[in-house]
Amino acid sequence: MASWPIFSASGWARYFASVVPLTNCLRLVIHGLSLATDEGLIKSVTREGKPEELLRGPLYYVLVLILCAVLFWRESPVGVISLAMMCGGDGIADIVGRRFGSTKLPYNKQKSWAGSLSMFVLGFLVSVGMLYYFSALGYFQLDWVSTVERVALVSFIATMVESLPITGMVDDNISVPLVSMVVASLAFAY
Ligand SMILES: C/C(=C\COP(=O)(O)O)CCC[C@H](C)CCC[C@H](C)CCCC(C)C
Ligand SMILES: Nc1ccn([C@@H]2O[C@H](COP(=O)(O)OP(=O)(O)O)[C@@H](O)[C@H]2O)c(=O)n1
Repeated sequence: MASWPIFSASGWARYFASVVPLTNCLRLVIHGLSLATDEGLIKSVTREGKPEELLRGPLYYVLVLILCAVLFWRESPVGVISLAMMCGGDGIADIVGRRFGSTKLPYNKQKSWAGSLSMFVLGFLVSVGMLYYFSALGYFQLDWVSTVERVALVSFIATMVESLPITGMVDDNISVPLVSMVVASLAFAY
């Protein structure tokens, strides 16, 4: 996402920017289906070392990258915020939650206050930081008081959804960006 500004103003730029995520998507599918073996990829990206794990969280992750690039690109804050919540927010929740998450949530003993709080804070900060980055390069003209309020709302709702005990039904690499897209689209609609 940070590299999006280096692409040209061409209508094809968003598709060209999707080549890297698409390449990784193909890698994940090929190795997830065990059509080829890449021990380094499996070791670095999976938890239990099973190739089929590549076809879940990691694959959803790169598919969301492609979707946000093609659907929202540099023209809407929605894509930027959705990726910030998935990559920054959900990413830090795992790291902080595993290490400091001794106090679990009352409604989900698999998740913790530390994980969720870190997701809200970093998701918010990465979203605002990336919006400022794109604004400074002239892609967005934002009223920052309302933008901070709207991003805080998106971050709060995405964090609440991520904390729900629904991991077995829907991967949070789908639910977090999807909820962020819907809430950000509504929040930035006017
Ligand atoms: C490890 C990943 C997701 C974990 O999912 P989960 O823990 O939430 O279940 C992401 C996997 C990433 C993929 C293998 C490679 C994606 C590369 C990306 C398209 C470009 C990244 C460039 C950056 C500078 C490294
Ligand atoms: N809100 C959260 C999210 C994750 N976590 C911790 O991080 C681990 C992985 O979280 P997760 O199942 O959402 O994994 P990801 O697919 O999001 O990386 C959980 O089992 C918790 O130990 C947490 O404590 N609080």
